Amino acid sequence: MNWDDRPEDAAAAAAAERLVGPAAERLVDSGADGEDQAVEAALRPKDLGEFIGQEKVREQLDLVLRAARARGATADHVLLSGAPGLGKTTLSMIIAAEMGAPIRITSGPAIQHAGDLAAILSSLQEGEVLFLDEIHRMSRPAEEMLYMAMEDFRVDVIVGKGPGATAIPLELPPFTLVGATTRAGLLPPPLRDRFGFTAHMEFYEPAELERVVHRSAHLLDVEIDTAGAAEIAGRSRGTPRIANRLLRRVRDYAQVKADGRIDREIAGAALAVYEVDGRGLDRLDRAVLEALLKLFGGGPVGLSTLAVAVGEERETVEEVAEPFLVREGLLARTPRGRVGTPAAWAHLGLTPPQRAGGAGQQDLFGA
Ligand SMILES: Nc1ncnc2c1ncn2[C@@H]1O[C@H](COP(=O)(O)OP(=O)(O)OP(=O)(O)O)[C@@H](O)[C@H]1O
Ligand SMILES: [Mg+2]
Repeated sequence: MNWDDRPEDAAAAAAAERLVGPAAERLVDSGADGEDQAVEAALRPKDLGEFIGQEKVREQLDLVLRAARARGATADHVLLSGAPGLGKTTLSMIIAAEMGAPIRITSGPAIQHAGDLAAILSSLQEGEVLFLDEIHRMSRPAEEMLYMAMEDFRVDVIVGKGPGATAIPLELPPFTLVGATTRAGLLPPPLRDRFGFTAHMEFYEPAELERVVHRSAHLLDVEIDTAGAAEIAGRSRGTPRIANRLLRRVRDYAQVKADGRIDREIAGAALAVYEVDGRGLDRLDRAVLEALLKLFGGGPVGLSTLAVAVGEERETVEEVAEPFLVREGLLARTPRGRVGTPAAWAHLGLTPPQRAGGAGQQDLFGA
C-alpha cells in the first residue's frame, strides 16, 4: 500500500467535514466540542493512580516509566492508539507528570513541512515530552524526519534549494515522543516500529465509567448516587468523554427540574429529554435501526437506500451511526447489504417477521 494515499483517512475527514445539522451536534459524539475542551482540563486525572480503568496499559506504562526514572533516563517513545475520548491526551500529560518533565503539544495536521517539525524538535529541552496528536496525519517529509529524530536524536536540516542544497546535521537532546492516533492501522510500519511501547486503549466497562462519573461529579460538586451514576455510565458508549458530557447535561436537568441531586430517575428523565436511550443510542442511531427494521423488514438493504430512508448522507450513516451499531451487535454489514440483528429487534421492542422459506435472516448469521 502507498502510505501517501491513506484513502480511509481521507474519506473519514471528508465525512467529518460534511457533517452539518443534527449529526454534528450529537450528545453522544465521541469527539471533543468547545464545551468539552473547556471543562476537560479540569476533569483530567493528573497521575496514573487517578487514571481509571485500562488496567493493562496502566500496569505496563507504570513499569516503563518507573524503570526510566530509576535509570535516570528519558522514557522510551510511546504510541497511544484508540478511539476518540478514551484518554490519549490525558495519558500523555500523565506521562510527562510522572517523569517530572515539561510537555510540548502539537499535532500531525499542524506540521505541514519538515521545517515545522525541525523547529519544534530543535527547541526541546532534555527529557521533554513531545505530544504529537493525530500522528497519522503528518506529512510524508515530516514523517521521515521524525524517523531519524526518534532513533538517533538527530535531524538533517536542509538549507538552500536545488543542486546547491546542503544537509546540516543537528543534534537533539534526548526526548520522549508520545504519539496518539485513532487509527493505528494507518501508521506506516517504519514509524510504528520506532515506538518502544504501544498502548492500545479499549472501550471502558460500565463499572469503570461509573467510577469516572462519580469522580467527575465530585470535582464538579454535584451530588449523585450509585444508581444515577450507573444510569449515565450505561448510556456512555464505553467512552469517558461521553460520560462526562452526559453528566453535565443531567446536572443541568437536576438543577432546573429538581433539587440538583442526581439519582436514577433524574438521570433517566434528563437523558430522555436529550433522546439518548438506555443503551446510549441517540436519535440518528435509532432512526437508522427503525428504518432498517420497520421499512425493510430487517434487511438486507443497501447503504444508499437506508441513507435515503433516514434523510441523511450515505457517509453520515456509514461513518457516524453504523460503527457504534455494529460494535453493539445491533447491525451487521453483509455482502448483500445491512441487516438488523435479533438484538436490534429486541432493543426496539419489535417482532421480526416470519419468513416463508428461502434465505431468511437466519442464514446471514449462520444460525
Ligand atoms: N481513564 C480515565 N479516567 C478518568 N477520566 C478519563 C479517563 N480517560 C479519559 N477521561 C476523561 O475523558 C475526557 C477525554 O479524554 P482525552 O481528551 O484524553 O481523550 P482522547 O483519547 O485524547 O480523545 P481524542 O482522540 O478526541 O483526542 C477527559 O476530560 C478526561 O477527563
Ligand atoms: Mg486527545
